[in-house]
Amino acid sequence: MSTPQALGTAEYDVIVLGAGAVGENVADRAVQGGLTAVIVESELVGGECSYWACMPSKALLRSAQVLRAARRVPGAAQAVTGELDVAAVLARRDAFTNNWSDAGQVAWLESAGISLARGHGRITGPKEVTVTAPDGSVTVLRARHAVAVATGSDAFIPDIEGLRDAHPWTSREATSVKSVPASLAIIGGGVVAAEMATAFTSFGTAVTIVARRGLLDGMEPFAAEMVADALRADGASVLLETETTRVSRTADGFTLELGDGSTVEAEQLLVATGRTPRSSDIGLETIGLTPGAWLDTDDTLLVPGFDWLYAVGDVNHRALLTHQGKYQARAAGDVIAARANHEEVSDAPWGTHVASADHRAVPQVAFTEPEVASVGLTAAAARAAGYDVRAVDYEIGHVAGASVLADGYRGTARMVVDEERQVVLGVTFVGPDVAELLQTATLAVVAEVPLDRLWHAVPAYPTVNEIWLRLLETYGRPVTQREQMAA
Ligand SMILES: Cc1cc2nc3c(=O)[nH]c(=O)nc-3n(C[C@H](O)[C@H](O)[C@H](O)COP(=O)(O)OP(=O)(O)OC[C@H]3O[C@@H](n4cnc5c(N)ncnc54)[C@H](O)[C@@H]3O)c2cc1C
Ligand SMILES: NC(=O)c1ccc[n+]([C@@H]2O[C@H](COP(=O)([O-])OP(=O)(O)OC[C@H]3O[C@@H](n4cnc5c(N)ncnc54)[C@H](O)[C@@H]3O)[C@@H](O)[C@H]2O)c1
Repeated sequence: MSTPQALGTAEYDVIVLGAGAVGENVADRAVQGGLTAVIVESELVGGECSYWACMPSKALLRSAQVLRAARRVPGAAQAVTGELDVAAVLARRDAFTNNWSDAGQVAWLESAGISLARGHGRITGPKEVTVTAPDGSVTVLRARHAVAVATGSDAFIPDIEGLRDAHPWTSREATSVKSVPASLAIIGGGVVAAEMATAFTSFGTAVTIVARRGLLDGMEPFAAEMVADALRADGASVLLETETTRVSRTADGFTLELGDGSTVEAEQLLVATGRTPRSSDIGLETIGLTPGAWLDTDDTLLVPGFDWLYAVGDVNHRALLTHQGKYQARAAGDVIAARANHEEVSDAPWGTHVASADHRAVPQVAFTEPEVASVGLTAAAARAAGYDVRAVDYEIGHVAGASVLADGYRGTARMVVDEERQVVLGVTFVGPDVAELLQTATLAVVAEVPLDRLWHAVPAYPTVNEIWLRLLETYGRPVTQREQMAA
């Protein structure tokens, strides 16, 4: 280790460790609440989502989605006779990541009045973070009020023989790919695996998914079936309930040995088996916490046992999604300011300073073919949670708006209802272009709009939103409270 070159000190109201989308929002809200804030970043300001996750992966997926949409509509289909221009897709992805430059985000930090300390930060005591800059200089930062850990997560590499030594791709290499491989094996069956399989299949790569359980576990089962069917129809091989027992590197790429004794050969290998917290080297041991662990929090994102330590975003493992992390960040930044300013804290469920939606109302879109857009509880999760559940399904292709959108539209929607209160607990849409339907479902779940009132939210004709009308009609018109009282 190099000798520290200089030792500076600085004091701020709030120190945010990690300048991903989440850390940026914690700092921004704290500054808007009248506090001073410094953010510590060892890589690129903007974090995983901007450079190696959400944005580049969606850029890799979008062009093929547009092409598929055009091919489903006669008139347009005849106009698109060429193949996907993969080089142009990669160039568009590069533009989305600003060629992995964070200059724009640094300018935003400045405009928002947030100080930036470049370097690796470690907690070195209560309300203290020591930053080692790339040039070896050391600065000790002290916080008057709070330290917020927003260090995110890394790809988890499972303990499969030979895997680590084979140096497989993680999501970082897959999303920043410069030239596409002829064949790609993917270990894992989650959202990263499904999205990257969709993208690389569209590039002409021969993809093999090896998932030790199902595809998209945790979502409604029909979503996994439709995505697996579409991948197979596009030429991918989808092996479910299949263990990978050993991985080795060959002259041409990789060999995967599977639980049934068969093998898979591929030029490249992507491991997409979940995430591990970036908390092993941030000084947690100096304050009595366990390095490498996810950081538990209460609903104000405060770590139990501390009145100054917050954990926000992926690192707290509440919901590993950018939008949920930013939602937590707004609550955390605001509550840090409220506590510092001795203002009232609103920490009852659904209050200003809590991230209540993390528990039962998380929206997510898997940008696969077909897309999977879901919010709240699946039927199985709702039953497991003890609700009296009725699940209502409807084919989206039977809705007039969907038939206009694409010939032969195939999609399914499920609404999960709490029969006791007659409110929506969860919704899943699977089909082309369903992502933009999701916010209506999120509103219904979060606001707990009674079904008899939802009947009055009339979807415009002919849009795919008419799926709501069909789901409600299939459920049957509930008796309104007023009618119940009159009876
Ligand atoms: C391939 C892929 C696609 C995804 N797509 C989506 C999507 O479409 N939609 C969605 O909502 N979510 C998506 N996600 C999840 C999303 O990327 C994460 O939930 C999100 O990036 C978490 O943000 P964060 O700020 O908590 O962490 P990060 O974005 O990881 O930011 C943490 C920052 O902290 C810095 N840091 C860590 N330790 C230190 C330290 N000791 N000192 C200084 N700096 C430090 C890191 O360098 C990093 O910049 C995707 C994830 C993957 C892997
Ligand atoms: N569009 C989106 O919103 C989006 C896109 C990509 C990623 N993400 C988020 O990023 C996070 C990471 O995604 P992910 O797909 O890596 O994780 P995931 O948790 O969604 O899926 C992990 C997969 O790895 C498998 N797995 C776990 N341990 C394994 C082992 N030891 N051996 C073999 N297989 C194993 C699991 O069975 C599962 O199929 C998720 O939380 C996800 O929500 C979101």
